[in-house]
Amino acid sequence: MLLKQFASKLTTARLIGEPNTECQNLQTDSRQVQPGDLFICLPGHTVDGHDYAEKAVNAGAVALVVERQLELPVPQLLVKDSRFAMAVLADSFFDSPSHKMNMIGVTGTNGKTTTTYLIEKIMSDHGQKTGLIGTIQMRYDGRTYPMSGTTPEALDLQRSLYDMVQAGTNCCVMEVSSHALEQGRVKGTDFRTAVFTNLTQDHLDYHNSMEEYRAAKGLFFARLGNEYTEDASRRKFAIINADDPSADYFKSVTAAEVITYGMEEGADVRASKISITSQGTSFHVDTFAGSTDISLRMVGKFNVYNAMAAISAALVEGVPLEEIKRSLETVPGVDGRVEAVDEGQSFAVIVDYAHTPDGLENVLRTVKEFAEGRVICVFGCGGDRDRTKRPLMGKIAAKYSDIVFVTSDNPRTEDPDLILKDIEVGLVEEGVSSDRYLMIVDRRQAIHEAIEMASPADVVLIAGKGHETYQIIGTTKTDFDDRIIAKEAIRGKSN
Ligand SMILES: CC(=O)N[C@H]1[C@@H](OP(=O)(O)OP(=O)(O)OC[C@H]2O[C@@H](n3ccc(=O)[nH]c3=O)[C@H](O)[C@@H]2O)O[C@H](CO)[C@@H](O)[C@@H]1O[C@H](C)C(=O)N[C@@H](C)C(=O)N[C@H](CCC(=O)O)C(=O)O
Ligand SMILES: Nc1ncnc2c1ncn2[C@@H]1O[C@H](COP(=O)(O)OP(=O)(O)OP(=O)(O)O)[C@@H](O)[C@H]1O
Ligand SMILES: N[C@H](CCC[C@H](N)C(=O)O)C(=O)O
Ligand SMILES: [Mg+2]
Repeated sequence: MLLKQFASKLTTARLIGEPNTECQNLQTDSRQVQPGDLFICLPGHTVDGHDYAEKAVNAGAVALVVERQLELPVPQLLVKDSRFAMAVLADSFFDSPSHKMNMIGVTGTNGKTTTTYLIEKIMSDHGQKTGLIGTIQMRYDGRTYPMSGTTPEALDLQRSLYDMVQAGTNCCVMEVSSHALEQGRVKGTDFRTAVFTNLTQDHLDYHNSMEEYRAAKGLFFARLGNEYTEDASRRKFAIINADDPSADYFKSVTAAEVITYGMEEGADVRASKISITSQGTSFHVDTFAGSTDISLRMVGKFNVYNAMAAISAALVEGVPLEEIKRSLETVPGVDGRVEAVDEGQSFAVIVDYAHTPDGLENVLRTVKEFAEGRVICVFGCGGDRDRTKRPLMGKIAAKYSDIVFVTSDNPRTEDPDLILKDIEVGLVEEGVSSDRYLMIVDRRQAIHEAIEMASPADVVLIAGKGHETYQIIGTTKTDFDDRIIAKEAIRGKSN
């Protein structure tokens, strides 16, 4: 595409230099530049892409998108907001791929990954060619790709959506994080359905307050459905958890048709008669398209919410309720979410991704419901993330567990000992005696000691890292998988 064609997409952009410069591709990272690329300079939170423009030019970039003119010998497109420009240019360059698929996005503090997996399963069983983007992986057309975060930057996202379209994908289900919404990573993506799971505390390091955090998530719904059409295939839906205190806020900001789900009276999709065992969860569901009983192989009341979100999203796609039931009933679970580690031992070991106060409370309550012996909880909190959630998680662990092992999660660049101390404040506030908790910085050692301590019928819950196969200490990422370490510990257990 020619630089002037890119310029024509941005009304106020100023083109400096040769308008007929041919740009082969778009790039935002100087380390990835190929000859012929248009390099977009993004001002980041830690570093500024403008500082890497020279490197990009040296690597072969033929033109730049900049927020301030740079003294470099290549044509430049001067814009007011290069993140916005990136979203517009990426959408255009990749030929608006989101318009060619049915896009279903899921936002919320907890349950996004689980809900996207459930929707993907239902839609693919229904005969759609599906794509999935989220925390664990991206996958489509029988291939999987690793992810470095939950929601890709606009450029990577549009490129992936384009590839999905090329592969014949017609339904894409993706997680949309609050960071992504705040940074405009999904700008230009035409969602048909936006799903809200719940809003509880997390990421206050980034969003400053719960109001800001809620407003970031609200952007997803506020941008949806402002255009009404006779064409039923272009209708927009906001699927909202009616039992969440923020439900009214999200309803109020969207122009899309609202579908509610929940356990309280009045929801469009409503679950009742919930029964939870260590093997699964069953419930009755009444919907605007019929009623049925569903038995999930996944445990926890929170998974009834995830299932209802998925049911709602599938019903608006016209999938019959009985088909939805059949799909949901075959889902064995999601990688690293309440995943049992079974080496034939006499006690249970569960690995889970709970890394927020609400997530931890939910999973611990669930575990407590079916634990016949003690609950032994091993957990930590990530470094360079919301510090205020640490004592809250300490309190929750103390409240619902018999023994707590406070350990490292991904300490990143923080001092691991200090993270543990932040958590300990909550344990002490909860009045837990010092013989009921241990502080062990080394996560491997903590897992080993917890399993060594377990007696028949106890449950060892290892929370926070779920599917992760690494640990980040400082800036070094090393192999680390709670499930593998738990297996090692079970096999090496002395009693
Ligand atoms: C706070 C935050 O969201 N930061 C994101 C942001 O970083 P940043 O703005 O500081 O960008 P940067 O990496 O410093 O660089 C700025 C620009 O310079 C460029 N650069 C940089 C270095 C270089 O040598 N050459 C170069 O060209 C970069 O490519 C980029 O274009 O933009 C980067 C590029 O997209 C992201 O990788 C980075 O995510 C960081 C790693 C991160 O940890 N993000 C987390 C908090 C996050 O977004 N999490 C959510 C999930 C949350 C949830 O599940 O609820 C997610 O969606 O993943
Ligand atoms: N609906 C829910 N409500 C509360 N907690 C939940 C819910 N669903 C899952 N959880 C808990 O939160 C953990 C993370 O679930 P999941 O990965 O589905 O959420 P997520 O929103 O994708 O998280 P992330 O923000 O890291 O991408 C689970 O391991 C479980 O403990
Ligand atoms: N999406 C979350 C994941 C947290 C997972 C936990 N293991 C950690 O590293 O803090 C985040 O980036 O805050
Ligand atoms: Mg996720």
